[in-house]
Parts: sequence; C-alpha cells; structure tokens
Amino acid sequence: MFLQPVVSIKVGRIMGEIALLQMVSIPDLDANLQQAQFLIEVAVKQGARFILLPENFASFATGRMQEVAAQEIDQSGRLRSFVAEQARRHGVWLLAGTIPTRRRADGSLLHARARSASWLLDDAGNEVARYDKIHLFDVEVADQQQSYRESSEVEPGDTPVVADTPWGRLGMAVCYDLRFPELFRRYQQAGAELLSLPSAFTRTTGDAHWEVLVRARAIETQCYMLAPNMGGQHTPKRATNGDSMIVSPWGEVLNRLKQGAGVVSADCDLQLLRDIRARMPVLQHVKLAPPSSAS
Ligand SMILES: O=C(O)CNC(=O)[C@H](CS)NC(=O)CCC(=O)C(=O)O
Repeated sequence: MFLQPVVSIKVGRIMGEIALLQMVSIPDLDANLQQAQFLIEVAVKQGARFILLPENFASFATGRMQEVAAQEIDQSGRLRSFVAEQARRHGVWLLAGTIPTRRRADGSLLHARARSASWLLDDAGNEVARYDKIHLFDVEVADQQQSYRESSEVEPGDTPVVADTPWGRLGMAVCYDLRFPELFRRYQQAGAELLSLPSAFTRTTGDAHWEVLVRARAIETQCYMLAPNMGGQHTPKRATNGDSMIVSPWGEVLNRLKQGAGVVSADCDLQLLRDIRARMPVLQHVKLAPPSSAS
C-alpha cells in the first residue's frame, strides 16, 4: 500500500480565528484521523476558534466510503464522535468537511449509496447544521485516474443550508458545487456572509479553475470564501490541487497554502464586508429572475 506520512506541517503567513486544514489523506483511515487531530492542535495553538476540514477528510482515498457510511448513521459513528470530541475538547467550532452517511437528514436510511454530509458543530460539539453535497463529480479528467463517477457512491442532496455562527451567517457548499453559481446567489440572497467549501479538487482541474472560481464566488456574492482543500499526492493515481484559501468579499486572497498538510488562517472582518456592500450594492441590482422551468 502507498503510504505517505506527514513529515512537515506548513502554516500560512498570517494568523486569525478562522483556520482551514489542508490535508494529504492516504489509504489509511486511522492515519487520516491522526493527521486531522494533529492539524487541529496546531490550529488551536495558533488561536483558531473556527476550524474547517476538507471534503472526505478521513475516508478520502481509502476505498472504504460505503463501509464508513454504514457506520455513520448516528452520532455514535466513529468519525462523527471524533469531530464532536475535538470540538468539545478544544472549545472550537468545527466544520467537519464531509463525512459519508447512510442516514438522510429526514431520518430515512439509504441501502446502497451514501450522502456526502458537511456537518457544522459548535464549541460544545453539538450539531448546528448539516448540508448534503448537491452537485456530484461525474466527470472525465485528463489525469491519472481519468474518470470520476461520484454518483455511483453518493446520492445528491437537494437543499441549500445556511447557519448562523459567531463569525457571521454561513452558506454551506462542497467542492464541485463551486461550479454552480446559482447556489451561491441563493446564499447571498439568504443573507450569507461566509461560504464554506470543503474540497478535494483534482490537481488537473484545480490548476486550471480553482483560484478563478473561488475568487469569483467571493466577489459576486460579496462573501468571505472559506475553502479548505486536499493538497498532495494521495495514491499513485490521485493528486489534489491544494491551494486552500480564505478570500475576502473584495476577492483578495488573505491566506493560502499551495501544497502539503497545513493550516491556513485569517480573520473575517464583517465591517469591511458591510462597507463593500454599501458602496457596491450588487444584490439590490439583480435584474433577472431565474428562468421558469416550464419554458
Ligand atoms: O472521492 C473521494 O474520495 C472524495 N470526493 C471527491 O474527491 C470529490 C468527488 S469525486 N471530488 C470533487 O468533487 C472534485 C471536483 C473537482 O475537482 C472539479 O470540480 O474540478
């Protein structure tokens, strides 16, 4: 088996209360949990109060998504108890990237596929919100793996979710959702100030599109983008783009980390956000309603 231990931890150039964890998960679930735990400790020591993990932070590249999803049907699941315990122990808010689960939000159980759920926990480890990834990555990519068929393993969610945090109102999205601006317009209209985008962007597509799209969503919604990504070589066939970034509502990249496991942090200034919106009120200038589905 291909195992790449984390030998160095990188940190961005500034520090703040909001911290993204960039991970290089490997085909070993225990090692991934250790990596996450270690990075959380680094972030906490730097003063983080809200920590965001990438998509599939524990199950990525393990080939065990369905096995994990079958166990994550309530709060006693291993990954869900891990994140709740981390939030409680350190007294921090946590966005648990995504965790696959066989239980839908309405309580019903899936028998084959999983939902890819992004959980928001408060500093006591309580669940505040859950968003299920809506747009699934069924795409041919010119990389080593060539073909991605996420929908063979995942059932898409159908509901946008916003939640209030001590840092502002958060609109929740995951990875490939980034390419669908209508979701982010909805969040802007629902009063979002922060947008979370835990990701595992491929190196090939990320190289071409990641920065442009993350900054575009920040600029057009006038929100802070919080985008923790996977960033490294996970298996001989799987490489991710990294470049986790926090982007201001003006489109400025406040902090970023190109590759490797590490922590990217910054502060979000809601006064700056309000100034930008007051001077350039794009939301009030929206002219076109969504097209009616009948035509
Ligand atoms: O498969 C896993 O273990 C974890 N999940 C992912 O890696 C997901 C689905 S395959 N990746 C993306 O959505 C990449 C999107 C992307 O790269 C793009 O939009 O260009």
